[in-house]
Amino acid sequence: MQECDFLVIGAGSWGTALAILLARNSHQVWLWGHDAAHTKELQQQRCNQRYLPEQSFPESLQAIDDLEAALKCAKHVLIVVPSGAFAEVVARIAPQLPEATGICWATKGLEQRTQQLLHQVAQQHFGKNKPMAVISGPTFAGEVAADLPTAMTIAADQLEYAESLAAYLRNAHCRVYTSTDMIGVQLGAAAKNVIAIAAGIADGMKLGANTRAALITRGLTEIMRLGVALGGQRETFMGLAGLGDLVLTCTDNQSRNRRFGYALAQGEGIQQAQQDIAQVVEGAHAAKQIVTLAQQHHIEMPISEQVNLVLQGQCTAQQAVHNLLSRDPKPEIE
Ligand SMILES: NC(=O)C1=CN([C@@H]2O[C@H](COP(=O)(O)OP(=O)(O)OC[C@H]3O[C@@H](n4cnc5c(N)ncnc54)[C@H](OP(=O)(O)O)[C@@H]3O)[C@@H](O)[C@H]2O)C=CC1
Ligand SMILES: O=C(CO)COP(=O)(O)O
Repeated sequence: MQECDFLVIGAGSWGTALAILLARNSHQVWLWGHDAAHTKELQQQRCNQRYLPEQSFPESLQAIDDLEAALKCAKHVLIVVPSGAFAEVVARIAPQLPEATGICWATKGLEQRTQQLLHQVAQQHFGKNKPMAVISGPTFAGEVAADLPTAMTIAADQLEYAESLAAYLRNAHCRVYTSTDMIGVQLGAAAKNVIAIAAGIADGMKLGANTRAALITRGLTEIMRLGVALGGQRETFMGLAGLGDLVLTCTDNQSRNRRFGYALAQGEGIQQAQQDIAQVVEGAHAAKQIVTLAQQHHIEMPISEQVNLVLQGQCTAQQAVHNLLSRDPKPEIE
């Protein structure tokens, strides 16, 4: 196998879009998916019919099925699987990953059993000295793959590593910022999915534009409260990986989380709504984890708490709205 710049693990919509972006930037890219039959199809059709049917693969993008061989010759590994599969993927690749290979991910979520941020999961396997980074921001896969103007953030403990990855992704359509706030960037990404479900529910109930704006603004406040308590920087939550992604997913129906909330408000059951969307809905898992984290840190997150109660079947959407509106009055800024 020849050396390649990136091995992308996860052949869903976002993994495929990032692989296409990197390959269009003339980098050598391998895309691996866990379903061997699907991977074969990708290579034969030179397109991901299941998740991103409109974009064909550039020549320098190859779908491959031999993960172990690919790990030995990739400069960077980019993980883009749902958060529920992240720990399993990291555990699988860690023993085989050469010392010099960098690792990054674009997964948005928390480790499902422990509520850890994903860099904590990665550090358990790779130690603290390995270069690691996370890609986030307001980035619908379809728009990135269509070369529509997009801005994103790459965060790494070592700014030089974030910079080196940003240079691979940047092009005339894609502006990439860097950050050293891995905690803030990851927490913002996981928590905004829960607020997007709330916005979807509110819009499904036809509660109006004022409600949506209130949910976004107060949602940001509670995300910030938890994020700062965990060690994130306040400014990060006002940036692309915070407010940017929150606004995107709360206001546009490309968001699976928003559509999921909308479907619940229309009376669909949780399982049916997930089945209809047929892609990962990260907020459906993150709600419980975020609320658990908030409780551990004694942080109030009223919107996320109500979303979690609705998802646990412990209250209806109507009761959740009532619960939020009947909270004790308080100053806006504490
Ligand atoms: N789509 C987007 O616009 C964006 C998504 N993200 C984030 O990226 C992550 C991936 O999302 P996305 O690509 O959209 O999801 P999709 O639902 O489009 O695809 C998920 C992919 O992951 C695969 N998968 C599931 N389990 C495993 C596993 N154990 N090992 C390897 N692959 C697995 C699925 O395979 P199969 O088809 O066989 O089930 C599928 O190919 C999520 O955390 C999401 O929040 C971030 C920014 C933008
Ligand atoms: O994170 C995303 C865009 O930045 C995608 O959001 P959804 O998972 O809600 O579709």
